[in-house]
Amino acid sequence: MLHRLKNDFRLSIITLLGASAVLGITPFAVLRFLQGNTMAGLLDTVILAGISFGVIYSWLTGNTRVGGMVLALVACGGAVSVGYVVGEPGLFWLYPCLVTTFFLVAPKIAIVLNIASVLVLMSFGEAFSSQVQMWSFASTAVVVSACAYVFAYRNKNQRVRLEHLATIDPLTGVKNRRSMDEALDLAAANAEQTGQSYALVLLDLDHFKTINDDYGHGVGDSVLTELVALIEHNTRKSDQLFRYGGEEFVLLLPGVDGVGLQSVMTNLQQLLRRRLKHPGGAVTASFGVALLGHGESVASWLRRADNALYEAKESGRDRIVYADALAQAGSGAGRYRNSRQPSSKLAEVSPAVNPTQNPAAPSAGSNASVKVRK
Ligand SMILES: Nc1nc2c(ncn2[C@@H]2O[C@H](COP(=O)(O)OP(=O)(O)OP(=O)(O)O)[C@@H](O)[C@H]2O)c(=O)[nH]1
Repeated sequence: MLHRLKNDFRLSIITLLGASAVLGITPFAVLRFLQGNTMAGLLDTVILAGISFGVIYSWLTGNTRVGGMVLALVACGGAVSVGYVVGEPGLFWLYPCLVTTFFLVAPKIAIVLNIASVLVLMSFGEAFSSQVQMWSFASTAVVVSACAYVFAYRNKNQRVRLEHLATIDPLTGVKNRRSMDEALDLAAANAEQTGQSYALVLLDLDHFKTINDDYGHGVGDSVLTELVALIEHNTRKSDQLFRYGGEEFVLLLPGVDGVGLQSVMTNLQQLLRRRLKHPGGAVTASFGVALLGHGESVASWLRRADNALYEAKESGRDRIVYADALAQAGSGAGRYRNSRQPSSKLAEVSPAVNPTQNPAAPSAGSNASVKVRK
């Protein structure tokens, strides 16, 4: 619960405003019933019910856009009705509503809601004791709305900037490790709920230090950005790439089965061999690949992919090692039951000789064989 409040700004605003509204309005509702003003008491009760509905709906569905809209409509509609029913003392309730609309709905909708609320109140002149009071109310409402707009706009801009800084790798523009942790948690939760399959690919460039040492960090940086561009242009929209650190990246692939995964990986390896260059020639990468096992933790999933990557490096680099016995799993149907392996047993698709070194050699994809390391 605290996690959701921390990570979802709109939900936290909805909850805060909902709680404040309930605490602020309830005593008035009780007082109005006690004073015999049943109409006003009922109105407050309806407002309380509407606000509670908006908060509960947002929590249950996670749809804070609709929840925020419900709250904004109930708050503005309620404040206008209270102004009409109670008269002058009820007018003050519109001010907090004029401010909070900017935090609950998009700015354009907030402006329309605010103008409509003030105009409706003004059109029922009975709420005001004089013309001067009515126009003073309208002017102050405009000032309050303008200030709230500027504050909410700046707040949103800063939030977006901060979020960008916290989640995006500045060199390559892909999501960073922090975002990856969240994405893997989400993937594991989704797999548990829906049975969706996920593959995790740990990719590490080979001998990257030599590129930096021989040609400088600028060239090393260009290789990293080129790598990201190549992968992003050649993977599906639903695939997600993260920079794990240094020259190591994570590719999260939803909805791939054993056979599909082998073909995706072979294509990726060949693409990099063909297209990823530094001034001295081709840049290759090593890959550790693991399918998410049924009920497996993210830590174990990552550890298995990491072990596979280690194995790929140890056995010569420029190769793909699978943590799961894909040939045996065959298709997605049996994967969860059959594919999870102890990390000490790695299924390895051995690479062909790198075509950039020996163009006559067969490609890795066409020659891929599966062997199990003890
Ligand atoms: N240009 C550049 N270099 C980086 C960046 N981040 C890390 N590095 C360098 O990446 C190199 C990684 O070196 P190693 O961990 O030895 O890996 P490697 O040379 O690729 O060797 P293997 O992975 O074993 O094939 C180090 O020299 C780091 O300084 C970066 O953002 N830009």
